Amino acid sequence: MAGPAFRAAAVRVRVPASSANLGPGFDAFGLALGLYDDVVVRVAESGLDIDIAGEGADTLPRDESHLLVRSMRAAFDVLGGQPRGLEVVCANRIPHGRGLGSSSAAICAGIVAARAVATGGAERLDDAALLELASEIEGHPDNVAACLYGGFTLAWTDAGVARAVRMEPAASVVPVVFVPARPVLTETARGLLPRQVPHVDAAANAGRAALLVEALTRRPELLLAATEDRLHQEYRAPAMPESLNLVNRLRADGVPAVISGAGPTVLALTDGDAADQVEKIAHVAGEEWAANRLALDTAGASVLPLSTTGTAGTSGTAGTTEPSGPTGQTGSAGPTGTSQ
Ligand SMILES: Nc1ncnc2c1ncn2[C@@H]1O[C@H](COP(=O)(O)OP(=O)(O)O)[C@@H](O)[C@H]1O
Ligand SMILES: N[C@@H](CCOP(=O)(O)O)C(=O)O
Repeated sequence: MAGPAFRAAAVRVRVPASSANLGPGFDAFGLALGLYDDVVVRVAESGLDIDIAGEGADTLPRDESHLLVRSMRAAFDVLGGQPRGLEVVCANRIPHGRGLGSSSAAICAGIVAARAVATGGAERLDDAALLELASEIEGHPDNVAACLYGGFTLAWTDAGVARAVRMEPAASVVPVVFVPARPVLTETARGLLPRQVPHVDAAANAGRAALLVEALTRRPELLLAATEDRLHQEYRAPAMPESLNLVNRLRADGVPAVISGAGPTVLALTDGDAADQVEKIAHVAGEEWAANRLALDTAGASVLPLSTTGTAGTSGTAGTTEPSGPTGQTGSAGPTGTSQ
């Protein structure tokens, strides 16, 4: 097959933050959150030009080693050819190394943007292939599934190939995040996990993970029981003792709280009257923690009209904007269903 032609027009892609694991669903569950990175990509005559605002503006590389660019390159290889040049403008709001899926967001943004600038991109790189490629680059499928699909996702791998189903989280659930100032890289937090776990712990997690599907989609009153974990959170405590302490204090007070992804952010899932709940949670957390209420994202990665605005913030929730839905120039960019 001949390589793709490329559109001259720029494309804008918006990708949500995500919280993985949700307690018992290690490397499986993901929840898309209403906090977004935006990227505008244009195929150019030559070279690579990267502009970054917000998170990582002072630290991220501006060359081929940039994660989003590497992900675009991988997608272009699958699509059948590389463009001569690229201009990339990033507005980053998802904090890095906090357990809110920033690396997955960068990977998904790159792959979705590459598909959108290539003519016939959706046929050459379908939704299942998109998930597969994103998961391969990230190394685990939970965040990328939530980032691509939005909502509440359950991901798994079949003979090394990532698959996922998307579910609709109950609309009454409101995520509240506590984002520590200092990052813990996912690689570091994964390095703390044991190679083997007691059978009794694995069995306990299996039951709670199954319960979480019912709790998060239909019966949020079960969320406290359904978010109990024995497979990763305590093992990671040495890298994030204050976060574990907050999780334990919130849970002791009846609040379903977990370590978000590989941490150190703490995620609490409230139900019902959100304003009251957030106040209660913030009170239990104490003054040293800032409680940030987020929306649930249901759209997932989207190609948006170029006119979509939103300035990049510099902290966890600054600059948060609601997506206007998958109504971009090439239609919905991200997958909207299941990949099985
Ligand atoms: N928007 C981005 N653009 C480029 N690289 C990014 C971006 N977001 C994250 N990264 C890379 O991913 C790293 C963080 O990934 P990781 O440790 O998995 O934490 P997180 O929980 O935020 O995904 C950053 O240090 C950076 O190297
Ligand atoms: N299942 C992974 C999730 C990592 O999420 P991140 O947002 O911290 O990158 C893990 O627990 O390692």
